[in-house]
Amino acid sequence: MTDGRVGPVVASVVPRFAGPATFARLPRIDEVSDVDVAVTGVPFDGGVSFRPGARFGPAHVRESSRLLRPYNPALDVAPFGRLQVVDAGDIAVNPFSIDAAVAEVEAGADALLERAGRLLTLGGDHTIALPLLRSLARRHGPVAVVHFDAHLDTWDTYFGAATTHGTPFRRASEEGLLDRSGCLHVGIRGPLYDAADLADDAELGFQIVHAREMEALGTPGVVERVRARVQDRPVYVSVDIDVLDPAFAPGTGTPESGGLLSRELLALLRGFAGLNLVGADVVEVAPAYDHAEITGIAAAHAAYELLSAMARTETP
Ligand SMILES: N=C(N)NCCCC(=O)O
Ligand SMILES: [Zn+2]
Ligand SMILES: [Zn+2]
Repeated sequence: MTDGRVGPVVASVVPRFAGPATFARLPRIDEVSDVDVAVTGVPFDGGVSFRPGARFGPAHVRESSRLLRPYNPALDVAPFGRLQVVDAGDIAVNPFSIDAAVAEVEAGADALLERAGRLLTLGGDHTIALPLLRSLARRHGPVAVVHFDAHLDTWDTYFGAATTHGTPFRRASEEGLLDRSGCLHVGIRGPLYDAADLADDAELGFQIVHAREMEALGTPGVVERVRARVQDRPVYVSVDIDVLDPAFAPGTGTPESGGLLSRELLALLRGFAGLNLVGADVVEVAPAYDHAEITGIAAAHAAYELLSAMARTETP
């Protein structure tokens, strides 16, 4: 307990490897009355274009989060002491219908936002960002999206399907869910279908920090680019774990060589403290391709830094 908040199970009393794996061993939503941030899972991978398996992502990230500790020295913040963070379990969605699943995610997010100020969602494939943005935009109006990914995810259709993990941000932009003057991608790399992909993407409201720019800009330079772009807009941060190099995140469905180090991703997320963070996700963890929880641990730490940035409201 810190200021009446219920924190994680104390690791010196109950060993980390014992008991159920809620995210960071936090309490379940039904165990507390006031909730600041709900961590929820969406075990859905019906929108993938290549390797399946992200439906098992939420359970894997929770299992990989057992070793997280309550104090974050890099931001000088104890996120679970400043905010009541809970594990809200999974939003159960239809595995046979993308449209039904997307509607269920939106309704599930709406229901959780009745109780929690903010959601941090564990995916699931990237399709789920669309219904999450629908739910958020209803509350906040169009949001600035900071999108970490190897991929643009602003493509139009796959096999005639408009709602897939390669298309959520095109749909969101078309629907007016995004503030087109405040969005950007970080970590983009790899071959595209056509040069026009980039022109379309810019038209939809995105600037790009390419993976190949990381070294020259450095993490402080990228944080500066992001902060200058989003300013004081409501910000949604979407982390596709394939933004990391496959060396740091092998367990994902569409891996691309030449990605970010986990150290870079965590530093960037920390740099968002003080922004108006209204929600976030960590998606595309596919445990069947993971080894030794490498990807799960990276995703758990990304989620922890996002929660820390939400908790530390002052600019670092
Ligand atoms: N959102 C992720 N992870 N991948 C999108 C890849 C789309 C494609 O197959 O071209
Ligand atoms: Zn993606
Ligand atoms: Zn991706």
